Amino acid sequence: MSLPMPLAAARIPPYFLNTDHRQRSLTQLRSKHTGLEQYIYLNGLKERDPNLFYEILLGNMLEIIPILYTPTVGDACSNYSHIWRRPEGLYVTIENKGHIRQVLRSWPTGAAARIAVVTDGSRILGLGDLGANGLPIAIGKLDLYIGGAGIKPTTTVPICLDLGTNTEKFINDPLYLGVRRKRPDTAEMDEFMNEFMEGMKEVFPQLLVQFEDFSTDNAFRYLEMFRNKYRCFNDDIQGTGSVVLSGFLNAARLASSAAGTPLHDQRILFFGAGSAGIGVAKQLTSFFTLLGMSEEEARSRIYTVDSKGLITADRKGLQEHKKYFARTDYQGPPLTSLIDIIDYVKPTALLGLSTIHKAFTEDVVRMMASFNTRPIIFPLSNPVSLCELDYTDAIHWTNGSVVFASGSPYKPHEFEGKVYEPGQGNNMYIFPGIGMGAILSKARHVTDSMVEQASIALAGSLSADETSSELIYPRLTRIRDISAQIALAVIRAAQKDNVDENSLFRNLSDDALLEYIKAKQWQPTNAHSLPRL
Ligand SMILES: NC(=O)C1=CN([C@@H]2O[C@H](COP(=O)(O)OP(=O)(O)OC[C@H]3O[C@@H](n4cnc5c(N)ncnc54)[C@H](OP(=O)(O)O)[C@@H]3O)[C@@H](O)[C@H]2O)C=CC1
Ligand SMILES: CC(=O)C(=O)O
Ligand SMILES: [Mg+2]
Repeated sequence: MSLPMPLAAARIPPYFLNTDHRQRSLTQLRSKHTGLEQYIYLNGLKERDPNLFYEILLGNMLEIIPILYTPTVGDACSNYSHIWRRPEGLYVTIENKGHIRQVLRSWPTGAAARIAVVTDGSRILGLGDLGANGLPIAIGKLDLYIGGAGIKPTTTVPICLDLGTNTEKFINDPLYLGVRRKRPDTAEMDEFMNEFMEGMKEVFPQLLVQFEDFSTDNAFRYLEMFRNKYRCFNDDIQGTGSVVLSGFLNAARLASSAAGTPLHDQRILFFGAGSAGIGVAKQLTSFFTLLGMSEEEARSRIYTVDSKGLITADRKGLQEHKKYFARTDYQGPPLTSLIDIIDYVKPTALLGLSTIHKAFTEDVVRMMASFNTRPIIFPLSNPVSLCELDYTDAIHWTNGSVVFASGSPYKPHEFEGKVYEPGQGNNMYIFPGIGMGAILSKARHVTDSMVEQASIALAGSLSADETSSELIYPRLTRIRDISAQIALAVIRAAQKDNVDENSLFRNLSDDALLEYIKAKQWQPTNAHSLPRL
């Protein structure tokens, strides 16, 4: 019921418009006792007053991003069927097969859409198969596109593909919001995915698709099936590869200035050889070949470990994605303990993408520090509850010599009178800029060099202050500027690869193009919505 204006106005408190809405909302947010309550509050605020929500996000990145994104988004996903309030994304279910286009056409902003984050909920962060509860990860990533790169909110589409779940407890939960069935076999899923991607291209012709948190085999398979056919990329393979390469380059610079180990002498041990671990390993080796190493030399720098130990080529039944980095030079009984593997490899860098909480024990960390002046240790699994190593332990066990980046945020830590700042090696630094660059250049595909150039731009974006503070990633508060620089590098790479369809940019200087990108970044207005009457 809508009231005549004077009566309606009488229901708004008289001084409402003269008060500080940001301060009120932040006070309300901070009064919540758990991260999940804060998540629910912020999503309610986004519904009531999107401008205010994004103003608060932009003004308080360090406080808000860990709520909308990792680690708290992990709780939101795990509990989504229980905390659900209102529709906030698009569900395409296995039962829609045969008429997926009609479902896609129901999205309110239609052809205006520019970026979709699509998950099938089968591997949400390190939390496993959450089925239809996976939607908040797509929403959180899109909030980072909006906050981090300035993508217009109305052009974003969060999508959860509900193909069922193999997690019994959800199927038995009366509140579970998804289809109650087991996941389909490969043939049925491929049919579904082919119809879905064709439908997306038809209904949203200008859309970029970001695949997110698909289980490993499907993540690799759909990337290969679709990358040359549609405008798409896989965040866990390519975004993570790109962001970790950046951090690694800056970390290796710090470590080599202390110990003199040149880049081509690095030995990198991956603990975890799934979509993220192998994605990062491929990005590193591809970069090494740019430096002039042969493919064989580059590959020889990498060691991978899975749940069975060091991956060697003689192991029976090795999954396809593990074969490329399987070692052919190790002779001996299988190496299964991380300590034994480190003792054998003597890595300069240890990267965790395993989902195993605290896998980097005191012995492991001390051993890394025993033969590296500055050991590079990146425990990258998300959320924090699955991270391989806490920051405080890393500092104490290495007497502060560690070069550290984790997937989820840690606070700075004071040790023996010095304040140490951790890095956050998370693809959130990369995908907003890749998305902005791909959208603005109207790239037909996301090429390897677009991803690689994004990484190099991020690595080179440290300010003088960040460099002198020995950071390996820029401070999150600068993410809009950083995303614009990444977008510029992505557009130039798209031009070199001839996949850009917006030829206007070819005549612009880098400075002019950077200005153009910044001018395109959406800003919240301060015209706040009146309370709904
Ligand atoms: N920081 C960031 O930006 C990102 C972080 N991630 C995080 O990385 C983690 C892994 O993701 P993803 O690669 O997609 O997941 P996968 O499930 O594909 O891979 C996990 C890998 O860890 C291995 N593993 C499991 N248990 C052990 C163990 N006990 N010892 C050694 N290895 C083990 C698995 O071995 P096996 O193959 O034998 O099962 C597998 O190779 C997640 O927590 C995710 O949140 C992901 C993307 C980006
Ligand atoms: C960060 C991310 O994409 C993941 O943990 O899956
Ligand atoms: Mg992910």
